[in-house]
Amino acid sequence: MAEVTDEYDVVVLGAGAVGENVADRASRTGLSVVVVEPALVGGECSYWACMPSKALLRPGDVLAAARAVPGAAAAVTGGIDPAAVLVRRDEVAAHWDDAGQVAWLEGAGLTLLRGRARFTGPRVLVVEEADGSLRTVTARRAVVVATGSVPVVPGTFADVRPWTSREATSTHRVPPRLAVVGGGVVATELATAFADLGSEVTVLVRGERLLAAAEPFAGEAVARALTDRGVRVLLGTSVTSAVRDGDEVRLVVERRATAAGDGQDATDRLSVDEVLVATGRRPATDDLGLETLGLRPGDALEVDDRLQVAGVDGGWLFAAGDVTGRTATTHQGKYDARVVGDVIAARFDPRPAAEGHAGGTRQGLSRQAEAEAAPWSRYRATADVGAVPQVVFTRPQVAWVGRTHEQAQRDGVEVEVLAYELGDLGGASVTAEDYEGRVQLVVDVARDVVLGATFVGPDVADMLHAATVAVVGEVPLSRLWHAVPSYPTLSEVWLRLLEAAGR
Ligand SMILES: Cc1cc2nc3c(=O)[nH]c(=O)nc-3n(C[C@H](O)[C@H](O)[C@H](O)COP(=O)(O)OP(=O)(O)OC[C@H]3O[C@@H](n4cnc5c(N)ncnc54)[C@H](O)[C@@H]3O)c2cc1C
Ligand SMILES: NC(=O)c1ccc[n+]([C@@H]2O[C@H](COP(=O)([O-])OP(=O)(O)OC[C@H]3O[C@@H](n4cnc5c(N)ncnc54)[C@H](O)[C@@H]3O)[C@@H](O)[C@H]2O)c1
Repeated sequence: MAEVTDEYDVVVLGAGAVGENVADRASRTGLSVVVVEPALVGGECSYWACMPSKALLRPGDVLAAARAVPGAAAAVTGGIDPAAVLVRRDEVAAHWDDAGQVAWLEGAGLTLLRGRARFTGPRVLVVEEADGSLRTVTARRAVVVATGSVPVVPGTFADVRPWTSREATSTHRVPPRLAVVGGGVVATELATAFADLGSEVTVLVRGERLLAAAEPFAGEAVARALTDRGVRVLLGTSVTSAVRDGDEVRLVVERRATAAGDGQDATDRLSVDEVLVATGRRPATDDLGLETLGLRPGDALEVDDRLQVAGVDGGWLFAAGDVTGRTATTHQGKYDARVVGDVIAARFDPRPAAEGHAGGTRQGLSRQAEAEAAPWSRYRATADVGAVPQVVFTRPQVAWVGRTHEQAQRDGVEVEVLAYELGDLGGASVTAEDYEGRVQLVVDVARDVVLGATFVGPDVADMLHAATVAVVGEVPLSRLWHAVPSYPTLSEVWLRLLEAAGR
């Protein structure tokens, strides 16, 4: 039985990037907010995902950039120093110490409760603290679930203690031979990183291409680049057996004829030092007591544009981040966090209307505006549909926003596809010898606006935001013509694309 009972206006489950942002925004009209977190404040992104993975990838980018410029290339006299990379990775991951983020959280006036929360009924949770003691926490107004996601590990790998992204991003050892199972974002980024660090990498892809969510040319470019760097990329595969034998894992891999490219099915036997399973993630809702709310454990928490959970009455339950299955990146989860935080701060504004707060409160938060909010207001996560950016930090980088050509066609929109080879730009010839890259826009013909954009090439990550602004702003191509990119930058591709469109 729980011995202590606490009450707060708002309870946030999970102190990942999303939970932190929800809590900060929700507290802005004076609501009391507690954040419950059993592990590190900062969540997956800070310690086992975005930050350490990018720290592993950055040295390879820097070396490649220098090697591509005569005059600088000769200064590169060595390769990557894996030990130094791992030391810097440790620093970027704050040595898995959350003191800095705890200080921020407390400085923002939020309460942190270390423990794992489960619902026991509507607005009531029991929190198990590290010492096993139980505490009942009641939310007077709202609960936000931001418990993130966990890796999916297919049964084939259950007995071989495979790496997931957690072990890969926090390792202090570079395996001489690494098999990577999967062809998505985690697989391609970490295959790139470990190839840079000196592992002999084999990528085992179930589908016919890498990065299946992106335009096909993106995955093809990444596969080509990995192959050129000595990585084996095997498409159309399935791992039928995985057995650990001491320090080694033995895999049996079946390849379909089409993918094997030789007209025959093939079976490969592969011995590696580690297997990284990168076969996707699922929402962390298994053990949240969702059944006490009439929801099914294990399912994603389905939300609307206010991030309010469907199927629960009373307008008190919200969710944001990976747990919703609606977003799978930190940036988009934080966007949703800001929306739900503002919805809660406004809807449950505790200050008396007589003091003049309800109609126009701090930072413009307003109960009435929240109730009547339209798409694209601060209270609706409108960009989650059709305007989501994603950057994959492979080499070449892949960055896209909005709809791919295939998605637009599926949606029945008449589109024109504009493409340009980045290497043909003046800016590219300055950036690197033999710069290779490509940009593609998907344009809605009837409305003359950009629905989607894909960039592939070295250093394209930061070019994406211009496209995101164009997509979100629904800027007509005729107006984009007046957004003049500087010469000689890679952004001049916008000019070339508009010329290709006949503007
Ligand atoms: C290898 C890798 C690299 C990535 N790189 C990028 C990138 O470069 N850019 C990007 O935008 N995204 C990236 N992502 C995705 C990004 O990490 C996630 O989208 C993001 O971490 C989701 O944040 P979240 O707050 O929803 O969940 P999380 O960060 O997972 O946080 C959830 C928190 O909830 C806590 N929790 C769980 N159960 C309970 C409970 N019962 N009670 C209380 N607390 C609980 C957990 O301990 C955890 O701290 C990457 C993902 C991976 C795997
Ligand atoms: N740079 C970034 O923003 C970044 C980096 C890493 C991860 N993430 C996020 O994390 C999420 C998870 O990434 P991910 O790469 O794990 O998932 P994913 O969904 O991108 O890719 C999963 C891959 O595993 C394959 N797969 C699924 N089941 C399989 C099975 N049983 N056997 C073999 N292959 C199988 C799929 O075909 C796919 O290629 C992504 O949605 C991504 O947005 C973002």
